[in-house]
Amino acid sequence: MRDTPIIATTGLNHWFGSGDARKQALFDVTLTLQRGSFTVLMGPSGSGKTTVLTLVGCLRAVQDGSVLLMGQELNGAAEDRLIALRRRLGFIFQAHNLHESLTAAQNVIMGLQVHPGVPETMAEQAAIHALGLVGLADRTRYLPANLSGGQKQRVAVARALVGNPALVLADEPTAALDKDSAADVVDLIKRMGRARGTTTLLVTHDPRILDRADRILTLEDGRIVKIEERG
Ligand SMILES: Nc1ncnc2c1ncn2[C@@H]1O[C@H](COP(=O)(O)OP(=O)(O)OP(=O)(O)O)[C@@H](O)[C@H]1O
Repeated sequence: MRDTPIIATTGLNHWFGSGDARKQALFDVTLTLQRGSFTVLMGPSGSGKTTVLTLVGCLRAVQDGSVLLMGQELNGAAEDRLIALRRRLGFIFQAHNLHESLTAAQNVIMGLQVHPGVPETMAEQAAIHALGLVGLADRTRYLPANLSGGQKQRVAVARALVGNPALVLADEPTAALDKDSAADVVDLIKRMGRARGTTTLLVTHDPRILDRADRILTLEDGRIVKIEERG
């Protein structure tokens, strides 16, 4: 079980639309992600990156082919199984999606809401701890409006990691950041992944991130055209 890949897709195809507008977005995507790895998924706009991420993240139903997430088949899986699996994932999106009326700590606590029954004081302690790990120990009571773009994205990283996910799925997490903040956020995701044994799959156009990847997968027109191993 230990060596079971976190993700293994085989012959994954996906279509959007219906009738004349039906269009194939993914063609025979086969990929494997080992535990603890940091993989970057790149490719031109419209090549299918977000579609792959949402399929393996149980955010979209698998239509054709196989997706094994932590050894469990997503194709045809019942909604309750998908919900249980989604609880073991952490998501980081381009727009940080923080609640503007909640403090940094309260936003991070939202990341624990998928784990019902965590006592309030424990949730608060976990959130403060996670904010400390992302270098925001002194900002726990700040509202997002009073944080910089990089700090907000760090809060989003803390929120994604607070529940100790097995897999972090990140979609363009640095798109809105300047060069230094982007490098900080990626190093942070990578470092925290290493410390916790988390697997990361990160979608990006950002060439600055590539030298930090263990592996780079390139998608073009819905097909994987290149797999580069690094390090
Ligand atoms: N909800 C949808 N309805 C119809 N077509 C869609 C939908 N989502 C994506 N597509 C199409 O599927 C293809 C892949 O889109 P996807 O968003 O996965 O690409 P991407 O590589 O993530 O692009 P970007 O880098 O611009 O975010 C594109 O042709 C897109 O137009």
